Amino acid sequence: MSRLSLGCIADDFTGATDLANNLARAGMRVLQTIGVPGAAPDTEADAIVVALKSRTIAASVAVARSLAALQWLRAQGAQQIYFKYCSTFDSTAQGNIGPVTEALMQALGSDFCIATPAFPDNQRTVFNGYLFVGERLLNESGMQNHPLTPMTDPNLVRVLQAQTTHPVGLIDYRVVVQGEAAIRARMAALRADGVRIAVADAVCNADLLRLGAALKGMPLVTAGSGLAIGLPGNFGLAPGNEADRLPAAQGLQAIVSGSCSVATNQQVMDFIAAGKPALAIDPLRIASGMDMVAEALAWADAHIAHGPVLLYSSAEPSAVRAIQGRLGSDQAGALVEATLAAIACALVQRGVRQLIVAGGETSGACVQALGIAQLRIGAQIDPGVPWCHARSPLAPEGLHIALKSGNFGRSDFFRAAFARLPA
Ligand SMILES: Nc1ncnc2c1ncn2[C@@H]1O[C@H](COP(=O)(O)OP(=O)(O)OP(=O)(O)O)[C@@H](O)[C@H]1O
Ligand SMILES: O=C(O)[C@@H](O)C(=O)CO
Repeated sequence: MSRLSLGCIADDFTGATDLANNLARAGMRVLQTIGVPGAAPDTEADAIVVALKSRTIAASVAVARSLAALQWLRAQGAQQIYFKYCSTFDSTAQGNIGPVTEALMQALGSDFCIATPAFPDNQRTVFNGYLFVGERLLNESGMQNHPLTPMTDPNLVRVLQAQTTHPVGLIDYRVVVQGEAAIRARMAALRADGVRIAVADAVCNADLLRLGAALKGMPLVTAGSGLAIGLPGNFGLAPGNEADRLPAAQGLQAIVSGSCSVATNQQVMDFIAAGKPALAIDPLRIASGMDMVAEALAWADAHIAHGPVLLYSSAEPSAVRAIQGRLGSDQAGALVEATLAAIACALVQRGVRQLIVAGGETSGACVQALGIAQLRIGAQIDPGVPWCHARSPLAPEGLHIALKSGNFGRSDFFRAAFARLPA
């Protein structure tokens, strides 16, 4: 087997398919595993993405799981490690990003790495260390209302510095635009000054290509999925589409959405406005002991034969705040995730073979409940979201599944995505 170029550790499941999608589009053969596999993979790959659900858990647990993933990836011969986090830098105050980066650096014997969530294809840009979503600063983008990881500071140097003991610096756009040599010189100067992690500006794909070239040979890179376009060239691989040709779609269609992000809320509204069948799952009714799974399935049984059904807990920020005030944010999140995962499993048992899950934590809960161990990455639906194919004990012949990041996808995503599957 040829040597693995990139070993990737993603801190959530939607983020993992996002990264795998970008690597495949940039010319790498990619394998995505759910958690750390027990054995070596049986297919050749240039990159392996290990998907963890480590974004919102205690930092010490996130570190332990990431180190286990690192150990496995190194055993597969990975030449460079890529720690993938969210393009909106989602993390709790204690972070997983700072502590996991520190731990990976230590384990790899590395004293310097960069950090950039920039993903210009999805309007995430970093300028003078400030993260923009479209034309808005991160803290004005809707991410300030995230149920689990509210992002209230757009300055990434400050956000990261609060999560790590390592000094954090900046490689600004004036350096990045000059290219590889200038970036390398800036990294050397920062390192000499004692900086250990440098936030890197990137406002366009050309910046990410320049950064990628400058990162050749570094043991560790940390980034959103955007940087993926800049790395395959370092391993002699040219852009091309290495996405798998997935089997023809069959079976029933469903969408399960636990994301309360701005884009997902719009996608839910679009689906409802188009007259498609949608059922809201109320966290307070779950908490009161109602059997929401049975209720949801009885509803789904009446509609699912005619086309895709949507089951959603997605809600506007004021409603989410009210629920969290009653239940606590962690408990509300866990209750909703468990319910949506049980619904997803029951839908697959009823014959759903084309499933969209919206939200990273929600996807983690559903994919784990479905017992999926590995995903094949197919064609992109919208930037950052590919169709995938996976086997589950509940669907041994396999099912198509798309894990949609909360803020990704056009507003008609829930209606348009199914038509993108191979017939
Ligand atoms: N109505 C609700 N009230 C409170 N919490 C909710 C509600 N609906 C969903 N949640 C919880 O909010 C969290 C949403 O996080 P999730 O990662 O699934 O979506 P996201 O952050 O938009 O997606 P991504 O991580 O891909 O950007 C989950 O833990 C979910 O259970
Ligand atoms: O980077 C992103 O925005 C996504 O891949 C993600 O991680 C959402 O959870």
